[in-house]
Amino acid sequence: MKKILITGGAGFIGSHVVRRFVNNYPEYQIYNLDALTYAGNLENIVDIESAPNYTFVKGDIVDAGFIDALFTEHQFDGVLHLAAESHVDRSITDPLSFVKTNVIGTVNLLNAAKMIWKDNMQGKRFYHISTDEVYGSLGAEGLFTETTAYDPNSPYSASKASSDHFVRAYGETYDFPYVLTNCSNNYGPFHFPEKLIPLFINNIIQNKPLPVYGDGKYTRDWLFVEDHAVAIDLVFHNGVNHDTYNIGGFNEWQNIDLVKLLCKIMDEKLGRTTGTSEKLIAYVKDRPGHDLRYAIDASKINKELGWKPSVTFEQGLEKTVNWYLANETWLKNITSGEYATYYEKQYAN
Ligand SMILES: Cc1cn([C@H]2C[C@H](O)[C@@H](COP(=O)(O)OP(=O)(O)O[C@H]3O[C@H](CO)[C@@H](O)[C@H](O)[C@H]3O)O2)c(=O)[nH]c1=O
Repeated sequence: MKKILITGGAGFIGSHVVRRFVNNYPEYQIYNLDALTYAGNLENIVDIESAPNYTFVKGDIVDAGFIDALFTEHQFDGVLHLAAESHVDRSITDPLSFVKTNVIGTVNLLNAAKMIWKDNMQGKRFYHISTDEVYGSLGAEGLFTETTAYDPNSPYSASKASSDHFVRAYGETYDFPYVLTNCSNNYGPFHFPEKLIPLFINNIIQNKPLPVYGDGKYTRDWLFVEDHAVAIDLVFHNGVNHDTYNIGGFNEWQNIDLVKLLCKIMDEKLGRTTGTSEKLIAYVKDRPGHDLRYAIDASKINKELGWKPSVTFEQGLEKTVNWYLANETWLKNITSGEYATYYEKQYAN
């Protein structure tokens, strides 16, 4: 039996990956390590919590002693590393926590894996799940490829770029077995309602303003989270050692167009007159250092591993909106306490 550690498995993307691995690979023993910070939520994986091949471990990747002991005890064969501070706006107000979790946390995991694998790296794999934001910002033309130079602009993307560099450096220096992926914007069920799509769904339900940063003409490439989980599964099992793959939806949207589409869908779902939700749009102060456009060339993973998105944006948004409307308790639980305070402060001006 293979022992696999998944970090950040109570978070958004992590929960979809944990579910997929627990359900599809009964022969693996899956350990989900999560610190349960504000964005980690065991409700996200309640459906698999009693599976015989699943164990939850609460702990922080920043604590090197704890991580070393965990690896020594369980002798993991593979690691899928998704634990991260992920919200760009938070990184602007608190960069250090991003350095701690994303950089130091990643190095702690690399060291622990290197320690237990040093005598035999055969069949071992460390998979770092990263972001397209490491490449910086595109103009109106062009796509990020695996050879695009890193040019991060936010404290968040700088921390992810740094962790990517550490993973590659361990590959070069210690012949450490790794794969790496850089993915575009995900959306779908269990997405924490601080990110654009779930925040706006929540605000529309509650008739609250929809804060569009700047002129709303920023562009993102959106991918349904379950398609990302399929890609992660493929790369973990079939990706080439020491290689990088870009993952994206070939699905670019300017924020304002996406927001208007979401408003239309929500009006229909909530039985409101067309145009009701759009009235909630409020143009607000721009995000400092806001990257204009991200767009991914995902042709390498398509050619080499046969992956492409299976869910269209229309289907994915429909599924997402339906999920949030059917899970209002989840939404209420998560939007109380610390989260509410953060947003009151954020939009106070
Ligand atoms: C939260 C929020 C966002 N925005 C804008 C900023 C961006 O142009 C776009 C999407 O914002 P966010 O949902 O925060 O996502 P973004 O900054 O693109 O980053 C996401 O996508 C990245 C991948 O590209 C991930 O690595 C990040 O972890 C993830 O947070 O919408 C608004 O206009 N208003 C908002 O209230």
